[in-house]
Amino acid sequence: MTPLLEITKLTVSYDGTTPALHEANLTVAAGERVGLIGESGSGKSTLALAIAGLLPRTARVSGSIRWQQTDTVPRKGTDIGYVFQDPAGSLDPVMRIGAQLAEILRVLRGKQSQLDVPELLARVGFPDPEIIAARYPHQLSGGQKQRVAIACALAGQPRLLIADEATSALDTIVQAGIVRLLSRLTADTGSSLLFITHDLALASTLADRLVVMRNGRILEAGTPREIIEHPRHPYVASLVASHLALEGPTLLETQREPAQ
Ligand SMILES: Nc1ncnc2c1ncn2[C@@H]1O[C@H](COP(=O)(O)OP(=O)(O)OP(=O)(O)O)[C@@H](O)[C@H]1O
Repeated sequence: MTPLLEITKLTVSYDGTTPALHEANLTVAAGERVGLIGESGSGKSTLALAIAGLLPRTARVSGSIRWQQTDTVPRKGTDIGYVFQDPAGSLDPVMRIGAQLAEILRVLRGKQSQLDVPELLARVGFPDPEIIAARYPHQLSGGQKQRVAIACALAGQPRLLIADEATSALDTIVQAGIVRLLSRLTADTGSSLLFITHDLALASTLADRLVVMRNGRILEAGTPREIIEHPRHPYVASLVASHLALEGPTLLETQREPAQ
């Protein structure tokens, strides 16, 4: 498989001393869906922000990030689309949805986007794009806002979509709908997905490969089946055991189904 993103010994420190990310190695293949899991503070967002070039300027970074087998830095928008946990934070409260998307497309147009606003909204599952385009963010539900945030991230037709706890604030049914959407979109466009969550069961439903982090380090990586059935690291084994206790057969079922 062709590597899209190759991260080698990536270390990030916010305060110049303690690393929030310690010598992380990770490769994401073209079209691959990677689930990045770990407890709060384990360094998941730090890794994702480093990939997207969104770390604060004061952060100290060492190691390398290769994009499409070159030393070029991936560009946010056209190479990488980023969906945050709180969609309201990425939407302008006083601008209609259609106008916001049109503005993003206008900025990106010089750089290849062939999509238009209704098409983008239809792509993220809105049957009546014109109605949604005319609304303000506060007139949408949490799940609808997150779909719009995904549409914003897709506007530049990125090769990698990063969803950082993008479903954590949503209820289970809406969450499942967003996961199905991300799964379908990445399959349709052939783009890769980095899906960040602390929910092992959720990540197992859509990822080709799971990467488990703790205390700023990548502990283990493997297919959902490998991680769930044969965890090597004791922490990963305890994570699986606690999810199995909660989820029972669901977790075992989810990793038997190929990602839709
Ligand atoms: N801007 C920042 N300045 C200083 N420290 C930070 C900053 N962002 C994160 N950290 C610290 O870096 C460590 C890793 O945080 P990070 O947000 O990457 O974890 P996470 O796994 O994404 O957690 P969560 O699931 O809660 O979002 C934590 O100790 C956190 O306090």
